[in-house]
Amino acid sequence: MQKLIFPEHFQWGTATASYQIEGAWNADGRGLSIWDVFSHTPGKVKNGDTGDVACDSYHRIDEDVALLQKLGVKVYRFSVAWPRIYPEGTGTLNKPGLDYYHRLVDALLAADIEPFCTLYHWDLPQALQEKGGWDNRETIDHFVHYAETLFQQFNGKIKNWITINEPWCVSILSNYLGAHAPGNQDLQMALDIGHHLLLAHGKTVQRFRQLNMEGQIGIAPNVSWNEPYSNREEDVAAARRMRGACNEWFLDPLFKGSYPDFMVAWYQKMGASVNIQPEDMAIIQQPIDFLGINYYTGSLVTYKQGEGDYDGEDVEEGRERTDIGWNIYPEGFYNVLTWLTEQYGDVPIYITENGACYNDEVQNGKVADTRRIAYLQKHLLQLHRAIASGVNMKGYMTWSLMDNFEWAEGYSKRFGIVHVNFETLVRTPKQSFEWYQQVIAHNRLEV
Ligand SMILES: N#[N+]C[C@@H]1[C@@H](O)[C@H](O)[C@@H](O)[C@@H]2O[C@H]12
Repeated sequence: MQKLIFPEHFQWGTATASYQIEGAWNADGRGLSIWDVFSHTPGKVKNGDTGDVACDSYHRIDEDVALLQKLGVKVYRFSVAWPRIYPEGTGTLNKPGLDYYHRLVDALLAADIEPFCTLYHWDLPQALQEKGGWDNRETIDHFVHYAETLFQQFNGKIKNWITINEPWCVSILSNYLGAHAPGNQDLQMALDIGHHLLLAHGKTVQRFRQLNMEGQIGIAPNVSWNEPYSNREEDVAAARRMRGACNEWFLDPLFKGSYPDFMVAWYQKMGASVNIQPEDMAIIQQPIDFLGINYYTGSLVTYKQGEGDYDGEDVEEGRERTDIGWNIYPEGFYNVLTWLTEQYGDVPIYITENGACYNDEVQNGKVADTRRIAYLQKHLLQLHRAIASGVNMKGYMTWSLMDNFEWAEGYSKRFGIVHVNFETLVRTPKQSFEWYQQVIAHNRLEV
């Protein structure tokens, strides 16, 4: 048995998001979000599930923080629901909503757990959506105003801020593929939304600096690792497009101040281009303190004309898949992290999400989710490899603390290391919780 030791002060954590766990969808002045509207629309979410109750974490701060304390995490990533703070997106501040987050943050700090706060994890106020949402550039300034409110309210208490979670999901998945709220299917709109998200990020970082805030700020894109099935030029190009749509499309503007030419050309072939105003790219390229990375899966890609949006097809290699159907591709974790460092330099990185969907149920009071342990072990091994090869890795937050509302999949897909019975809301730590507890306690991985 080999013991792989992680760096001293490596920050172990776990992550959730407001709409996925809080419930209390219409409590204490909370306004409607686009996910309330989307999940209440028949046919949009599996089994007609909604986030109306979710894990009821809004009413269970002490119970959930006790779980985090038992787990022994150093950091806990959560998100703030914008419609709890500004029910209309702007205008009147909703104090009860703000008070909820003060209670949560105070409980975390009392438990010696660092809050890691995501400002936007997809629950846009519906009132803003009705004015165009992220497709309307005015939403950028409403976002900065919302962020500034939280900066002023929590300065010194929250010292780790993430502006936007997964801009690819908010733009392409939600406004071109239409699978997530608000469900548009318009590529030009999706590219403009992606650009506005990056602008909102950049302007928020500028405000954070102007307010001389304590702490650090970053962004959390999802990344994918897609390699060519062969060294045929068309396979190499197809894999590059599949990676580029997720990775370079957002990372190049953030770190290089421009969109990747090969993807700009590809989208132009698809009839779309980004509407950039003169100052935009300089705003987007604001220096950040860290990069959050969400990694789940990867694939080998072969060229197939007309397949998907990038003339690329995932090759079936017979790899094991999780219960949401994703390839288990741990070496992609190492590859994407070393690629990031080669491409964008020595930026401090937190893994803000990594985990697996397995739908194991409670049997005799236990959940033997050994496949999740195997997934986490394989990925932490690759993470350790990346650290050993010089990647500036600061911490790791597994997705997720508990089973929760998995967007369009509703409650049918479980990512938690704590099982949630969605009838009774009883939380049951899984075998993976106990395994991760030992990794954290000893700051090491046994392989
Ligand atoms: N699907 N899936 C799991 C997980 C989702 O639950 C998170 O909210 C997203 O940030 C990201 O997509 C990853």
